[in-house]
Amino acid sequence: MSLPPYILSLDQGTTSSRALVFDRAGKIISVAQREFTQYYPQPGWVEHDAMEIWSTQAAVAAEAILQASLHPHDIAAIGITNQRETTIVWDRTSGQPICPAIVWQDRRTATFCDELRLQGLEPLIREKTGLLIDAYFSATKLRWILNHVSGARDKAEKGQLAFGTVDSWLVWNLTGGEVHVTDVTNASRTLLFNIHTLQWDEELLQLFDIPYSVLPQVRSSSEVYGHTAGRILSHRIPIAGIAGDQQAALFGQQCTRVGMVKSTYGTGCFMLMNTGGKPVASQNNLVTTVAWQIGAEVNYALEGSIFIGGAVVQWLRDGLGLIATAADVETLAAKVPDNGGVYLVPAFAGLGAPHWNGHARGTMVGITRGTSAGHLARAALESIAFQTGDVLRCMEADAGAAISELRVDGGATADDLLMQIQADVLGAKVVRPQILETTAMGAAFLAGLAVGFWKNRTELEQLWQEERSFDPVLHSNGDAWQRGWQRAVKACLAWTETEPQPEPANIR
Ligand SMILES: Nc1ncnc2c1ncn2[C@@H]1O[C@H](COP(=O)(O)OP(=O)(O)O)[C@@H](O)[C@H]1O
Ligand SMILES: O=P(O)(O)OC[C@H](O)CO
Repeated sequence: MSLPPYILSLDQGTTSSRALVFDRAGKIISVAQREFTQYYPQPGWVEHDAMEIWSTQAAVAAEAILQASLHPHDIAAIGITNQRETTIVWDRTSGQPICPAIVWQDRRTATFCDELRLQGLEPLIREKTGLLIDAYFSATKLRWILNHVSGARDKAEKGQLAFGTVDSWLVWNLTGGEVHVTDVTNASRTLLFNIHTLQWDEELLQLFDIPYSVLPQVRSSSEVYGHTAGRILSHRIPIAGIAGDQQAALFGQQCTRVGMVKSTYGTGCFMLMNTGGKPVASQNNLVTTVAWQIGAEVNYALEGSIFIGGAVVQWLRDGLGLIATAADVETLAAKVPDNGGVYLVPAFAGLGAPHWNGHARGTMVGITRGTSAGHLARAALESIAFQTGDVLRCMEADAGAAISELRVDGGATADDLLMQIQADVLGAKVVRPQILETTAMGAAFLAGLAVGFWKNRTELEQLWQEERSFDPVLHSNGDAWQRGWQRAVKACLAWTETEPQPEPANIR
């Protein structure tokens, strides 16, 4: 019997839930999207309502199928990709979350992370997990929940609670509470997972005080984990692919050879370089992460995580009211020939790679009476490109080779001006594919491979097509322009919420 002709990809992002239907040619047949509420209950805290994550995701899944005039039985498999690290704890019996989801951007555990660092635990944690000690990753968020939600630790010890990143939460709900799993890519973002043995690490569980009983089972990125419960999509569809959104984008961009690099410009920006079958330890404050596991083959990546990317444009729109839509930033920034000396370091949620300073906050420098809204818009776009430039330099240093080409994707790559600025900052070619939804595409590929919808990896390579590339243009005062950014970052790091800092943040 032949397989149904479509794959449904669920892309649960930081600001919206999306569902996309792909055909065998890798073409998008339909897209449905819903934004959901962001909660900022205290400075530095970011929360989501896990039930809203689920309800928006379930709604768009149904919408995407209907929009294409399909029926659930036309779907061969579901692939899931998700905002990573965001931590959800729910009651195994009622299926209800016990508190709001703590989002990856949330800094409430930054001080606890400082303490762990001061105890000298970083080398051990780094060696086992490939990560640094930072509030970004799930372990300290999960510990916070168990310690602060009334009765949580007791229930957890009795095996009554389940922990999951968003992928686990979606699978749990899609299967009607039958399956509690995650995949290696999501597990590798928790600080609890040993990326060498590919198992939860007993020593780390003890260190973070996490009972084993709350953890999901860890599986590969491409296999059948379970089926949708009939009442969810009126048909039992296999759930056959899971990957964190940045790893899914690496796969969707077909960066399948060692040394290939992509960056995704969404809420944050995340650059990943394929390092092949062995984890490579960074000497430059990047993290090592599992890129995917397909069958027995495990692939690793180096990652530079930038917490605020496209979100700086959202801030211009929602926080300052300077623009009506995100796309307007390009027109506004194009009104001025340069930044007029203005730099914006958008450390709204601390700084990620390569500084890893959870206490840093947004900083704007170089403002004069001549500064216009155009300069702010330009400084905002440049901040995305400069942060990406800093990460790329670290990656080059780790790889010991220049990176000549960067594949890009994500919402903000629709902005041609940003892409040109990016090429100029990097001095490298920026390549934009025809399908910008590479995250969703990666998850679709992983699910499709598992059920035989696509036969092999070679077939997938042919589905990636370039749309446009941006070549770097040399600026007459390019060095001073880039030095200005470094001075702005220094100013940002000099001003932190907690004094004194345990150690200079940018030389770990
Ligand atoms: N034309 C544009 N120029 C710059 N940024 C943009 C543009 N269009 C969208 N964005 C930004 O891209 C982000 C949305 O991208 P998306 O890939 O959907 O993000 P996520 O998956 O994190 O929710 C938003 O932060 C938005 O501000
Ligand atoms: O939802 P995005 O696309 O901003 O991605 C968030 C990352 O997965 C956080 O690590």
